[in-house]
Amino acid sequence: MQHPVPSAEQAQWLTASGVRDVELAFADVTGFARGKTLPSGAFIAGQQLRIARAVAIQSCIGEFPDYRFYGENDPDVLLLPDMATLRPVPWADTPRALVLCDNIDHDGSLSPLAPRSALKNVLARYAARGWAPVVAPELEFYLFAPDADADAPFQNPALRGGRRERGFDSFSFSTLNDHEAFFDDIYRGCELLGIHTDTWVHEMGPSQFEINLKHGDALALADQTFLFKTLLKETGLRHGLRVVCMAKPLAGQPGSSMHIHQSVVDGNGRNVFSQVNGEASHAFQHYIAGLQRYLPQLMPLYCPSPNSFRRFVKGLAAPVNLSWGIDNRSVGLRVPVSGAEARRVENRLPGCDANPYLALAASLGAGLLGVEEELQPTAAAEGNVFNQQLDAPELPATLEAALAAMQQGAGCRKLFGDAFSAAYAAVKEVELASFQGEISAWERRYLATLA
Ligand SMILES: NC(=O)CC[C@H](N)C(=O)O
Repeated sequence: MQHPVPSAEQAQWLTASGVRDVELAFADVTGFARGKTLPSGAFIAGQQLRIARAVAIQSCIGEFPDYRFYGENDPDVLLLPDMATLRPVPWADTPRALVLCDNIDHDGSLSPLAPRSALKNVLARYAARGWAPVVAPELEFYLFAPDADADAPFQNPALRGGRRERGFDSFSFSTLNDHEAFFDDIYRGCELLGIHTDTWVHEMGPSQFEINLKHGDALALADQTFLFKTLLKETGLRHGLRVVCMAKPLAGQPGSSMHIHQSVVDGNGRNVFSQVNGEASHAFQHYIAGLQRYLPQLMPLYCPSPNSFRRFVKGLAAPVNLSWGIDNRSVGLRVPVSGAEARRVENRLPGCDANPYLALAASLGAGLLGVEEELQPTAAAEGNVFNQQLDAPELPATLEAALAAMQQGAGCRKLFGDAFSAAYAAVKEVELASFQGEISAWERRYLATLA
């Protein structure tokens, strides 16, 4: 395989803007940016860079699962730059660039352990049918005051005039103004990184915001979402703010989602979810059925931690079922009102804590399996179904239950293969063991005096 080099125009830009280093970056399974930097000159000359294969499956506590999940001899992968993603690093003081990379195994194939590979493999399955998904992720996140004490609840940042938000201030502009300098930097960063944002709003929780990305190609949107979350955190640190993308950072307050709007176009750019007469197609029905059948088995991919499951409570606009319905926020799979060309389904289950590559891969993969297997969905839900007994499949209520469903079901292996499925489950087991080994503030508060 020919190792890619930057175009003449890119090389000239790197030199002229005094870029010293280029970060060769990729998302690990948690969604953290990892990689190595290369001096700009070496990058322009096409120098190859390798990194341990295991880095893609580093757990969120920094530990790795057993060698057998990534190779007994602890092998390397090649970091293969995707030159279309070469960008300046907005948060760097010294000019620096980044480029997103694929992890390539020694046989020249995409390493199955890397999240970008998982998404690319699902997209190849679409491409084999002459189809391509169109997606639009929406991200909610909280701004908190910087606080190093992990045992204390998060505090909202101070606002103009020494105020602090009490919450439930949704859709107001005042707090957007309070954080104007931060949001201006985010805007600038998005421009530099090629992230196309659409609407920005204040969400329901105190200092909770939502930013929607413009719809487009799934790999491009996964890259943008990954970079956007990194940009949020880095920019927050520069403004004395802590940006938190956990699914449920505050008890009693709304959680943070990563809703994913999705449709599919054919080779002529026609939405396959609609017939020529404007009615919903069979493919649309099968796609929704695929989400209903397979999302419960794929849940650890888009609800990756014990905290993810705390978000699913009634009354805070979070999904608690796998029903589908038109313009209905009491279901997990919402079909927004639209013209036939924009017919789409919004998967409301993923949390903002999800790795965007894996959340997109799982969601698009589940829908595609529904099409391939010609599954039939349940009847559309009508009205508020939060408290109704539904015929849609149940969602696992904890990470343990979701992992069991993933391991018992065939969905993850069908889509991502045995190596990824086993390695991902092993990563989650490392994290769960660490979680269960910790004594919580609740235990100290309520149990300490009883014994
Ligand atoms: N924007 C909304 O619909 C709110 C979503 C809600 N915060 C959730 O956790 O899913």
